[in-house]
Amino acid sequence: MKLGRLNHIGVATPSIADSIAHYRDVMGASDITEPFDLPEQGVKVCFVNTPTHSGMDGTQIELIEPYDESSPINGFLAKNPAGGQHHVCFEVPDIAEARAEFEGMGKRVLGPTRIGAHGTPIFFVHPKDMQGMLTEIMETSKGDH
Ligand SMILES: CC[C@H](C(=O)O)C(=O)SCCNC(=O)CCNC(=O)[C@H](O)C(C)(C)COP(=O)(O)OP(=O)(O)OC[C@H]1O[C@@H](n2cnc3c(N)ncnc32)[C@H](O)[C@@H]1OP(=O)(O)O
Ligand SMILES: [Co+2]
Repeated sequence: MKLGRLNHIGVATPSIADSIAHYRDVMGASDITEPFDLPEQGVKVCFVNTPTHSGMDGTQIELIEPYDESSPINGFLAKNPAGGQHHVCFEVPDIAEARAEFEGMGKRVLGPTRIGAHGTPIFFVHPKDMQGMLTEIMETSKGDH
C-alpha cells in the first residue's frame, strides 16, 4: 500500500443546513457545494472545499446527513447526536488492487465496491481494523492529476 492523497474528511451531521451555516458563518468557508441526495448510499451530501495553498490542492469536508432510517450513519448519530468526524478518505490509483491488499491484510472491507459521491469507485474498511477510524478508499478520478 502507498499512502495516497487525503481526498476528504467525512463529517456526519443531523442537519446539513445547520452545518453549512456553521462552515459559512463561523469558519468563513466561501466554497460550499449544493447538497445532493445519494439514496443508494443512504446519505444527503455536500462538500466544503478548503483553499489550496502553495500550489497544493485543498481537501474537503464532506458533510453527510442520513437520507432515511436505513442510513448507515444513523448508528453513529445515535451515539453522537451532535454529529462529528465520521471517516477519512484516501485516494488510490487502482481500487481493485487496493481492495485485494486490505483483504489480504485481513481487514474487513464493508460491502461491495460502489460509486461514491465523487462519481468514482469506493469502499470502506471497518474502523475496528483501522485504529478506530472508519476509512474510505477512493479511486482517483481519471481526470485528476
Ligand atoms: C459513499 C458516499 C460518500 C462518499 O464519500 O462517497 C460517503 O462517504 S457516505 C458515508 C456513509 N457510509 C458509510 O459509512 C458506509 C460504511 N459504514 C458502515 O458500514 C457502518 O457505518 C459501520 C459498519 C462502520 C458501523 O455501523 P453501525 O454504527 O451500525 O455499527 P455498530 O454500532 O455495530 O458499530 C460497530 C463498532 O464500530 C464503531 N463505529 C461505528 N461507526 C464508526 C465510525 N464512523 N468511526 C469509528 N467507529 C465507528 C461503533 O462505535 C462500534 O464500536 P463498539 O466499541 O463496538 O461500540
Ligand atoms: Co466519504
